[in-house]
Amino acid sequence: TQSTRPQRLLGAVQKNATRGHPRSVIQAIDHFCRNKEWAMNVGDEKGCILDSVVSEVSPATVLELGTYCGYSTVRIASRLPPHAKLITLEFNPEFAVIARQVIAWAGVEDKVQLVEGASGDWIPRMKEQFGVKTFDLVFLDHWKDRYLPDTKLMEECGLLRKGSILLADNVICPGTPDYLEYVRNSPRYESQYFKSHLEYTKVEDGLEKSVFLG
Ligand SMILES: O=C(NCCO)c1cc(-c2ccc(F)cc2)cc(O)c1O
Ligand SMILES: [Mg+2]
Repeated sequence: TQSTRPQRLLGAVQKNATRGHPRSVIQAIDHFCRNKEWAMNVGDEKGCILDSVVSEVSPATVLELGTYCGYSTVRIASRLPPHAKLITLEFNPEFAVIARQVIAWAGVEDKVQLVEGASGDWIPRMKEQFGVKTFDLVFLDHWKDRYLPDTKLMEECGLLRKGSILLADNVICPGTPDYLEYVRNSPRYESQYFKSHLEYTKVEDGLEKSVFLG
């Protein structure tokens, strides 16, 4: 039976990365995606921007929307301060199965809670289900047409506080025009665009960093 791309990506991690060494897991995935098969991880170029935002914010609570194979989950978790927690939501159960194994191989499972299901269903339940008050950092990397409705939902559910940071992947490619228009024109956000490229390509893409002003 045919393997899937996420399964082959996991195989590359298990073959080439050292258990418990997150950086080697990231390197193994980037090598696989550059030399074997493209995959929709945030990648090494945008990943460095993600790293700098995580280090600057030093968040105690992080929400990631869209786990995929766990590449950005590992990047973020490996840079969190002690006792910080990352909740990552993944709709696709096949991606979730792979991500759990990548997260475990990197040895960051103690900082990560992977939740399977739809963001629209889980966001309203964050407080009661996971004892979350607000998120210091949200990384949006899931279905591009969900960025805006989920952002509005997080506002309505009181999951954002003055100073919460939203960092959104793919705002150019595939693109999230309604989300961009909202965070760039709403008086409740201060937004900044970090120009980069679509993972492992020369195509333009970028991250949008938006501070919630309360
Ligand atoms: O759909 C995406 N993520 C949510 C599903 O898990 C996604 C897609 C692409 C992409 C795909 C196909 C193409 F031609 C160009 C870009 C890139 C990404 O970084 C992404 O996050
Ligand atoms: Mg992405």
